[in-house]
Amino acid sequence: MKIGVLALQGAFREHRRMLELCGAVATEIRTPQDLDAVAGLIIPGGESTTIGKLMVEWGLLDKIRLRASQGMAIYGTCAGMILLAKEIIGSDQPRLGLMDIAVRRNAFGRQRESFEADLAVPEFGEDPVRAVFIRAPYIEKTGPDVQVLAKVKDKVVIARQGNFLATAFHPELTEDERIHKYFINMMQE
Ligand SMILES: NC(=O)CC[C@H](N)C(=O)O
Repeated sequence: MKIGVLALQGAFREHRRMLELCGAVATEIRTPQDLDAVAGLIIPGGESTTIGKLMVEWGLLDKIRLRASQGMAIYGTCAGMILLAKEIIGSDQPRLGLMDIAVRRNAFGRQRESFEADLAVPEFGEDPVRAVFIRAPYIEKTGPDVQVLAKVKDKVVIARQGNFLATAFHPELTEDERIHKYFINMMQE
């Protein structure tokens, strides 16, 4: 199974490495045609405004929406979570608008407020998930079809809606493969 990593800006190399450690075939996505060969797509962390603008310029926004409507699974981390949201609080920046969530950017603070936390995520097993938050957003509102998988300080930081998965933090910056494996399993469901 081939999984794409959107490679316009941000931490896409780290996601490629994690997918390969999980035994998946990872490929960098830069054009709409690149999307034809993949069963899933990871949208990495970075700057959501930059990634969104490049997605529009490169014709990727509409193609990703089309492939999502055909069943392609998508996982967004941090900026990727922001781009998946229907609502980005206080912003009209470009987005995919595929998940019924309202996201607040930089909600936990700026770079100097970046932090790590051990999350209890029953979906991923007994051991806590070491979550790395960098200028992180959080999910302020979720629609009825959205499953909340974990919270930090009572704010939603992992959510799933059908084929879409979003985390406010960066598992690709740790050695913990569970979330990437969970995403790979989503494609096999
Ligand atoms: N680590 C990240 O992806 C940061 C996201 C960035 N603060 C944004 O709002 O787009």
